[in-house]
Order: sequence, then structure tokens, then C-alpha cells
Amino acid sequence: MIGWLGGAYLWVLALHIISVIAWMAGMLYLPRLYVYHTEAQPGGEFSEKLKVMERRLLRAIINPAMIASWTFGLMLFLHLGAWSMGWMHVKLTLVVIMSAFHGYLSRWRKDFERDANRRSQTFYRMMNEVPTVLMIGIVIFVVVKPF
Ligand code: HEM
Repeated sequence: MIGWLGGAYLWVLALHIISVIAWMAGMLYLPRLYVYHTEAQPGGEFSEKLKVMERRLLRAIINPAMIASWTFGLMLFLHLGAWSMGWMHVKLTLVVIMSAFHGYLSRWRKDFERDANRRSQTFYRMMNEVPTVLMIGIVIFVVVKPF
């Protein structure tokens, strides 16, 4: 499989970076909406507006962008034969944690949807930092390739 993308490699890399930017934009913003949501009166106008924003952000941007990031990323992975690269193992581990965090964001959205959130604002403020830290690690491993 190594080199199978041929001249399309750079196009796939560009598509990977574009989809990763969209995924990260949503992952960085959604927990911030949850911070605001803890301040809203359940059933009130602000809360209902936040529910629509959260649902659209997750379904229209974050979910498709994650699928595209994985698809293009795995194409690059096969092209490079990246299983032999140490940095790639660390990057993939961090990306798997990012994907699991995506799953938690989705679960928490459903709690807000049902007016059933019981987590505090402090909790969401802390969770808000998780994708930032993961993203910094991923970019350092993929660009600097420390090992
Ligand atoms: C979803 C699963 C992912 C897979 C399987 C994957 C895999 C890859 C592979 C194999 C490359 C090519 C590396 C090279 O050309 O040297 C790459 C490039 C890149 N990836 Fe990912 N990636 C994923 C997600 C992410 C995420 C979440 C980020 C950022 C938060 C990211 C950021 C980058 C960047 C910035 C590059 C360009 C590096 C360069 O050309 O120097 N990737 N990725």
C-alpha cells in the first residue's frame, strides 16, 4: 500500500488538514456552549436556543468533520506506511482520546436536550481545556516528530 496515493498525496493531506480544522473548531466551541448552558433556565428561551446551536454544531460540523479527518488521515497513514513511525503511535493514541471525548460531548448534549444536565459549570470549564491540550500534543507530534 505504501505510496498508493501517488500524486494525489498532497491533495489528500490538504483535505485532511481542512477537515481537522473544522473538527477542532467544533470541539473547541461546543464545551464553551455547555458552560453557557449551565447558566440558562431549563425550558427557557436561552436554553432552547442553545439546544438548537449545540445540535446543529454537532450534527452539521463536528460529526462529518471527524469522519472526514479519520478517512483522509487513514489514507495518509497507509500511503506512508506510518505504522513503523514512533510519533504516529503517540499521535494516534491522542486522536483516539480526542474521538472518545467527542463521544462524551455527544452524550452531554443529550442530557442538555432532555433538561437533565446535573454537571456543574466548573466541570464544563475544565472539560473545555481537554481538546486544546490534545490538539497541541497532536500537532507537535505530527510536525516536530520528536521520535
Ligand atoms: C483522525 C485520525 C487521524 C489520522 C489517522 C491522522 C493521520 C495523519 C497522517 C498519516 C499524516 C501525514 C503525516 C506526514 O505527511 O508526515 C497526517 C498529517 C497531519 N495531521 Fe493527522 N491524523 C488524524 C487526525 C489529526 C488531528 C485530530 C489533527 C490535529 C488536531 C491532525 C493534524 C495533522 C497535521 C497538522 C498534519 C500535517 C503534518 C505535515 O504535513 O507536516 N491530524 N495525519
